[in-house]
Amino acid sequence: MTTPIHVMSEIGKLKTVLLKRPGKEVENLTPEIMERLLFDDIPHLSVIQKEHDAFAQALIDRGVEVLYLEKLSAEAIDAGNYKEKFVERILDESNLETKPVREGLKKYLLSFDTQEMVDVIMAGVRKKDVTIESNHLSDISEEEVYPFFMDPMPNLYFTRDPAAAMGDGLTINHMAFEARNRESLFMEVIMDHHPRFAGQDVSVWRDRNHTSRIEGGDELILNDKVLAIGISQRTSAKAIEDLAIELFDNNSNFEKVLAIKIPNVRAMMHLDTVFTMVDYDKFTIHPGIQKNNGEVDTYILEKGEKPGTVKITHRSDLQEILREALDVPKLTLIPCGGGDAIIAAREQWNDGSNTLAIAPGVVVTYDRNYVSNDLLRRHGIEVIEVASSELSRGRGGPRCMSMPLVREDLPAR
Ligand SMILES: NC(=O)NCCC[C@H](N)C(=O)O
Repeated sequence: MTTPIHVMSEIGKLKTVLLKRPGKEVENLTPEIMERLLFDDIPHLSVIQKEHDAFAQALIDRGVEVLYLEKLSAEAIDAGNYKEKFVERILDESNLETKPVREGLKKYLLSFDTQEMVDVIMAGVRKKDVTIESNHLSDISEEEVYPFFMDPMPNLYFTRDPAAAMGDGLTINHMAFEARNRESLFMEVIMDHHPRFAGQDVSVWRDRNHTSRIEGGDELILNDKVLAIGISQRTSAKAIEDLAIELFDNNSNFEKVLAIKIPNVRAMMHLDTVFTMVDYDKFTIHPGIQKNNGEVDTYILEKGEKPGTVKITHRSDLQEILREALDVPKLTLIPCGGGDAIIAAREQWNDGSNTLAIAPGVVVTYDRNYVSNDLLRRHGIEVIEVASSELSRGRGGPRCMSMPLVREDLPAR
């Protein structure tokens, strides 16, 4: 039996992946809260579910085992007899103002069976649904001001970000924005209590109990020795250095971290929104991260002389850095939208650079990015397109919507 988590590359044949089917949480968005909850529009629920089911089916058709976050969470909570404790923990992180509200919510959540409870927590809890036993005006009068006691978590279908598989372990992430921070609690409970993972020697390289931020969209496994991690709106330089030290000092297989600096803007929130690996020697790239001569600031982190330290080298010739790291004769960067200023900006906004490799040279992409998709094909890549009218409204693509748990190792070349 292979280990429950095993990811030594971005492109090895995908065996098992974790998804989250969009649920009621995306319908609990309103114009007032959507920006804070990191959405630009309100998806049409039945259509986004249909598109997501087709995405899952495309993976299943290629022999991938698809697991669902919501189902594993409920199974883990039951297996660990952790229901009440889980409720306590999620309430601790939900900014509740008073004890009566907390007590009312606890009673409400525990009245559901475990799967329903998980779905309700993910969808968000409306004030009108909970009975609060209190005589304080502030507890019972807020309905008009703000409708939720617990915010919806519409970004959960981007399973890539709250945790990231890395070798035979993972990082469980402290997220950049409060809107997403509770998401990684589900991964923690799965790792601690789900029989598929608990007690199976899964290394948690970095847990969520940190103040510095890191998100899986920035964490790329180039091969079994080298990681690329974005210094971005979502991932701080400090978190990358701390993680590198954990990996180097704890006998992981990784020897080098390329910290790649990308602009701190929403359109390019994670490294994988501008850069993904599609084959042994090919990447997509959004030209917006390159300086005029194609340069990108990159810091190479390696084990330092003393434990707890790293050696850092600064370079900016990204193409050559990658070629050397992957030990290939030639490395190709395929520009999103063919590099045309308008097409690149439009297709990158709709995640044209965000491909999910399911084998070397085989990727899943959004159908709407037809210019980038054609270009990938012209570079010999097999492109499996999925419908994306509603999925793309959350500003994430196929890589963002999937957390690989097991990939086959690449054959020695
Ligand atoms: N890896 C990714 O780029 N994930 C997409 C996350 C989109 C989500 N609306 C967010 O802003 O966090």
